[in-house]
Amino acid sequence: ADTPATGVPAPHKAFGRLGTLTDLVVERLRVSDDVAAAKFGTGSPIDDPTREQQVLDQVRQQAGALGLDPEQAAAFFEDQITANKQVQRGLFARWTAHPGEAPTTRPDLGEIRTRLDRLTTDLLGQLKSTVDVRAKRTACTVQLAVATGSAVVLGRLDALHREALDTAVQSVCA
Ligand SMILES: O=C(O)C(=O)C[C@]1(C(=O)O)C=C[C@@H](O)C=C1
Repeated sequence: ADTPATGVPAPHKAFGRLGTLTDLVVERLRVSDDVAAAKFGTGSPIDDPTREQQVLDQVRQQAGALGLDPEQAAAFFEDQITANKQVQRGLFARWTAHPGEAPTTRPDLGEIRTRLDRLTTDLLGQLKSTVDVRAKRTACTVQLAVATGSAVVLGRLDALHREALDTAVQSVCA
């Protein structure tokens, strides 16, 4: 039940009851690097409000079908989008300052969005299966600290991705 439906095995296994959810959040942050690579130097803006609306529409629909509160699920995904843009902005700044670090191949944004859509489904499944632990404020806070702390170390997250992870998990226990 913990296996993401993406077919891509999670390379790192964050600890505790929120470990799988956190692994998926980190996976979505890593996909942000690919989004940035798809857009950098093309003139495509980081912000795409139309696409954001599509993501949130999918979230509300699937959340309702799972018996999750659609607005809470949407709030969680608004944080995922904010975190994604935080990574994109950081990478744009890095690549502008150090062109030698900029990606040399440009991934296809359409394919990346298909991956993001699959991650949406996987993340909603994890929101569903962690409802009980997330409802207990103290337990949730402890589990989230364990999960994010281990994810940072196991995934060797840099400062940019650590900060984005903080943004992305801020409503997990709310
Ligand atoms: O799909 C994109 O173009 C992205 O940049 C990804 C994403 C997201 O996190 O889903 C983030 C920012 C955009 O405003 C729209 C969506």
